[in-house]
Amino acid sequence: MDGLVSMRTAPGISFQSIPSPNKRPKFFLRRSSMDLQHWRFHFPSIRAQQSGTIFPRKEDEEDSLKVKEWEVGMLQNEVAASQGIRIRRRPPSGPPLHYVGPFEFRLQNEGNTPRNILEEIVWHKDVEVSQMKEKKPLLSLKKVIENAPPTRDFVGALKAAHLRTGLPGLIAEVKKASPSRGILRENFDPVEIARAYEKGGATCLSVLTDEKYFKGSFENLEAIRNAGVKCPLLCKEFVIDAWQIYYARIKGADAILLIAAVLPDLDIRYMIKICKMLGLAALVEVHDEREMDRVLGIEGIELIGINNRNLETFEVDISNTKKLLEGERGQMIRKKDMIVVGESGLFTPDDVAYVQEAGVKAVLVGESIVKQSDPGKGISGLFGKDISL
Ligand SMILES: O=P(O)(O)OC[C@@H](O)[C@@H](O)c1c[nH]c2ccccc12
Repeated sequence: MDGLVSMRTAPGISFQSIPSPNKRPKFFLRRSSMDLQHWRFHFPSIRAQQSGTIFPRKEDEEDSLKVKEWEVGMLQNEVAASQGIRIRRRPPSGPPLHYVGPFEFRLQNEGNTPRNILEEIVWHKDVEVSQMKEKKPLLSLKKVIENAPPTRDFVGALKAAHLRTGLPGLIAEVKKASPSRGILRENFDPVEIARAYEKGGATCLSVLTDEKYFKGSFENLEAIRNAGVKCPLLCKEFVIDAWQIYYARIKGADAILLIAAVLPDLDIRYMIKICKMLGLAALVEVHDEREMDRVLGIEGIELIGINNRNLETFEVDISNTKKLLEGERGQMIRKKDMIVVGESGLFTPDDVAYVQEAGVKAVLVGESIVKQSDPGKGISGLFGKDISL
């Protein structure tokens, strides 16, 4: 029980030994708020290593890396909170159970319950991305990108469509399901839907790649790209790590989504630079005034999405687009010549006219068109006329 010795020295933590059938005690960690240092207690081998009792083994090094990752995550949470971001990057009181490994520890994980769906998605994404990164390290992605075909001009296409038609350019979303609406389309063939959208007059397409919550995939994105669809493609993902941007580029994306409710300013700045380097456009999504003001303070953003759906509560209100474009914010956006995309909850020609009146030059639409038996005809329904001409 090498753990016991160190445990006694643990500040602020008490352990309860509970007899288990196999006579080995199980330890329950009792502490409501953890600080960074306490993570070391999940990795007994590190403690031994730090106290010089054993030589490092491979597992010790892996443990050490995991502890570091958690430390970074905790700091990220603090920085994010100072910018009004409520979404925590990682569970505050411990890593997901699979990180605890073979040790005889179990956390009392009350603090590990996500506060809302967006937070749940982000926590899940964090684990998913770290697993994907292990399989495909950044270096290998960079090599593939060197030989990748060039990207298409996502922002340029939206500007041109708006100029040509006088209507908002349409980003049509290939979306099978969502946590708020469930399955939107049973008979879901992503390439067929993408082709129908293109034929129906969509300027760009948005392809959901999140599997667990939206039933999307990177295979869908890749298949649409390889099927000869010409519209520029937005990879609709919950980006929390720059690695995902490289991956999206490889899978055929021309643009990616950055969600201000999830990402602190520094991450947005850094990721925008990476996008520029890779030839990708970044659609930076905001939902309230505070996020809009943060984003307006960041240089180099060309495309702002105003989501009418609150990703924490699922509430949809298209007047959100209008509210965020009023007054000085709208003036600044016009001065900087940014394109604003009205996102979510758009069903009728009146809805489209309303957000256009508010100042958007593009709209992002999923549900109302993907649900139609012919999604291309869904587009004419949405605009009140055929926009494919
Ligand atoms: O299906 P709708 O209500 O037309 O919405 C499309 C799009 O705006 C929505 O899917 C969306 C906007 N931002 C997001 C961020 C993550 C996941 C999904 C989204």
